[in-house]
Parts: sequence; C-alpha cells; structure tokens
Amino acid sequence: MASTASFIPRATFPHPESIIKSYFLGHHKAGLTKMRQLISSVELIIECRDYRVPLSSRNPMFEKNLIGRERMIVYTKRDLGSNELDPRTRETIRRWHTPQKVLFTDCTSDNDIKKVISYAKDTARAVDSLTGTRMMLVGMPNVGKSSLLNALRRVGMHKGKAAITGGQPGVTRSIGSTVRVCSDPDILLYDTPGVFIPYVPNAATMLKLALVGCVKDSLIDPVTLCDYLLFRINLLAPELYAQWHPPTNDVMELLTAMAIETGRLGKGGVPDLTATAIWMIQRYRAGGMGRFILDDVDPGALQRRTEEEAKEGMSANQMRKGIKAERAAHKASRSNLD
Ligand SMILES: Nc1nc2c(ncn2[C@@H]2O[C@H](COP(=O)(O)OP(=O)(O)OP(=O)(O)O)[C@@H](O)[C@H]2O)c(=O)[nH]1
Repeated sequence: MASTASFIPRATFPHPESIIKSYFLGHHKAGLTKMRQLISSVELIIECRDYRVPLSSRNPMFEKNLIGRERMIVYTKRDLGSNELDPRTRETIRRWHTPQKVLFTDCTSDNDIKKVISYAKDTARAVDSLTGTRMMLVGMPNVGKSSLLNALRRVGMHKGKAAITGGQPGVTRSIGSTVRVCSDPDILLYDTPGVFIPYVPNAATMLKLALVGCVKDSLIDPVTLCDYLLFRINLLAPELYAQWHPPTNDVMELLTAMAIETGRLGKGGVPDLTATAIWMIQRYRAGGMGRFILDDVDPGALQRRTEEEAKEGMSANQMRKGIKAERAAHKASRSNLD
C-alpha cells in the first residue's frame, strides 16, 4: 500500500471499448425541433452547462442552432464543483466566452439567482414588450434547467415550484407553456427537455457525463465509472478518500474497503462491489467525494475543443451511421450476455 507521499497516480485511463458514445434519444430530437421552432419568439436564451464538466456539458448542436441569438451561459451546480481554486477557474471560464454573459449558480443561493434575474431584466427592459419578454432555458439532460427555473420563480416572484426536477436525466420531456419568473418587467420563461450530444467525441467525455448524471445510469457499468472517478481523484487529491483507503490505483481495493466499512455485503459476507459503486457515485454527485471539476480547465481548453470538433468534422450522415453501428453492437453484446 502506498503512502500519499510515494503514491504515483495513473497518468492515463485505459478506456474500455465497450463504452457507448451515443445517447441521442427520441425526446432529445423532439426537444431540439421544438426549441428551433421557438427560437424566433424568444429574446434571450439561457444555456445551462454543468460547472463540474464545463467543456463536456457543452452541446455543439446549440452553437449551430443558436447562432446570432442573444445568449447567457449559466454554469449550474457551482456548489458541487467549487474548491479553493474556484476564483481562478471561474475567471478562466469567463474569458472563454468574452464578451458573452457568463454566470455561475447554485440553485439554492438567492444571491446567484438574483444575478441571473438582473441580467434577464436588463434584456427585458431593452426589449420593452407590452406582452412580456419570452426567454428559453436550454441545455444537456439533468444539468439543472428546471431547478434554475424554479429558483428564478422563487426569487423573482416569491412563488413555489413550477417544474418537476429529478436526479435522473429526461425528467422534462416536452416544452409546455411559459412560466412567469418576474413581473416588473414581465419575464416569461420556457423550460425545455435536455438535449444530448448526437455523438460524444471520446469515451472520457462519456464517462464524465455519466458521472454527473447526464445519461441514464444503466448505460455504463458503475464499477467502470468509479474507476474513472478514482483516476481523476488520484490526479487531484487522493486524500479525498482517506477515510476508506490509502492512495490506490485499484478501484476494486477501494470499493472492497468501502463495502466492508458501510456494510454492503452479499451472501456469505462477500463485498457487493456493484452496490458499493452505485453508492460511491451517488456520494460523489452529492458532493461527498470532494468538490472539483472533471474537465481540464485552462485558457486554451475551449478553443482546442472546438478545433478538435472541426477537425473531426463528422457529417450528419457519418454521425447517423456511427450511432446505428454502435447501437447494433451494443444490442448484440447484450443479447450475448442474456
Ligand atoms: N447541488 C446542486 N444540485 C442541483 C443544482 N441544480 C440542480 N440540481 C440537482 O440536479 C438534478 C437535476 O436537476 P433538474 O433541474 O431536474 O435538471 P434538468 O436539466 O431540468 O433535467 P432534464 O429535465 O432531465 O433535462 C436534481 O437532482 C437537482 O436537485 C444546484 O445548483 N446545486
């Protein structure tokens, strides 16, 4: 067993071939279509991204579809990604988007929500519409759109929840009517279903999105997810799991220690590693495995990402073929297991 001083974390993560890279479902497509239809009737688009994955939760499809539209980018769940490096990280992210408006929110912080309202009000005043200014929330699944809508209504109108929220993706399935989040000036907001990326560029992005709950939990093996989480934590601060185990690169060792400690044992007292992995993921999502950002944030990161996307330059046709082939392979591997 390694002490923290002598521990050498893995420099790379061996991505299993089995990780699916597509998750573009029917309601994502329908959400995108409806969003496109509404775009011309809204004055401001509030695009939500998850602060823990500021690059991975960016959907390039929005870039294409929202071109030329007034947009504010809100990095949600900042409470779950914040650590002592926060001010520098936020400044770097802000600079990625200059001159666009960028805000960071914890939906329970009235101060954060007031900043969103203040910017929305400026936009509404400039529009000066007699029938109210319409705005639209967009973003990847489970990034916190409905929670933001409820928080805006709570702070702006002193009213209770208007949208259902939940820990799994796909809670909002359709675009309903607008919700009033402020009355002076009148601001009406559309919530929209989360729209996933048609084809995730690499397995690491999919693992990060799965860790923060952007995809259905059954899509990726929880032990693999924990292994990736361990890989990231080891690069950052292995002491984050010191209460269970000294620094290790072996996820089985860590899960076994956690299973024994938390009593997750199966028949004959054998540690239940799958149940423990699910528990560890839930704990991470609630901030109990440390609060940090999973993407590498540096001044050039967004630029590199967009260049990579351009280089990959997948045509819509190639993308559809990729998704189809992957689904078929996934189905075949499942039926082999049955
Ligand atoms: N800690 C924390 N949790 C948040 C925050 N915002 C949202 N959540 C949680 O994230 C989960 C998803 O939130 P939702 O508001 O349902 O997300 P959504 O983007 O509307 O989800 P879809 O309808 O699936 O697209 C819920 O469990 C929320 O409680 C936040 O600022 N901080």
